[in-house]
Amino acid sequence: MNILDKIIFDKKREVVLKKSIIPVSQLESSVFFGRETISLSQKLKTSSTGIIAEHKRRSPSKSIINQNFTVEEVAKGYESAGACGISVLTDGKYFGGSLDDLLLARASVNIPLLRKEFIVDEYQILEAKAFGADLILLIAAVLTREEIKLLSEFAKKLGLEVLLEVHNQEELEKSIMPTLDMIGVNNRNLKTFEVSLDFSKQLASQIPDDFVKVSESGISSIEAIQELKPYGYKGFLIGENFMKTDNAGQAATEFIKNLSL
Ligand SMILES: O=P(O)(O)OC[C@@H](O)[C@@H](O)c1c[nH]c2ccccc12
Repeated sequence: MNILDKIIFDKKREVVLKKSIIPVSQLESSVFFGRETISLSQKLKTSSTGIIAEHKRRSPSKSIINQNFTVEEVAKGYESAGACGISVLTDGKYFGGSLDDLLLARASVNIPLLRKEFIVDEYQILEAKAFGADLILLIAAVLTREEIKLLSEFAKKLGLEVLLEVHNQEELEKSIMPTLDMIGVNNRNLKTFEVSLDFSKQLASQIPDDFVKVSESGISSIEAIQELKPYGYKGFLIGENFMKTDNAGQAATEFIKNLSL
């Protein structure tokens, strides 16, 4: 089993367990459930920088990145840096995140929040809404076309936007459908951890113009963004480059300032 298969195996068990402990009715009674969501895709369309900054304590590829921040300080730092949105990892076992991180981020900022999770079940989308997310991620590598259709329709009904993540042409071709808002090309292969911006460059022309294009992972310089922009990318998802510093908000502030020069 590769790492992605392991994560999905564990995730499916986790969801079964959670469903037996917290009923859907409880999620639906969250104060955030009726909240009007904020559109990340609209923000990206009009932004000149397009940064989506990620809260990420650790990862299977890098182990510990940073455990010294509180999610509130990181989220506030990213917001004041001028990020268009924040990605909050909620997977516990592999990324050291939690749904409480999402909740605390929601309580701290007013910009769009992505629940960064391995979504395999509608229940997790209800959780995303209940804990204050504005959009969800769906990963084409672990879902069939039918699953992407059902999950994205379910998210849209709840007012959540959908960022679909692909890594190659086959995943892109099987996934294109009108219920997606943004298509993200992951520069990191989640099975092998190989990282290259070439993945974004190669796939760009095949993403229809109706979707906002996002380039994800392995972005650590202004030059990388300048290289990607001509390919039509409007959003840039950056985690480690900010989180590995001793002040993620400050690192994002400097990055975004240099980008707008
Ligand atoms: O830390 P980086 O290399 O800037 O990457 C951020 C983000 O793209 C990455 O964390 C990510 C992209 N897709 C994912 C799916 C699940 C977990 C994590 C991810």
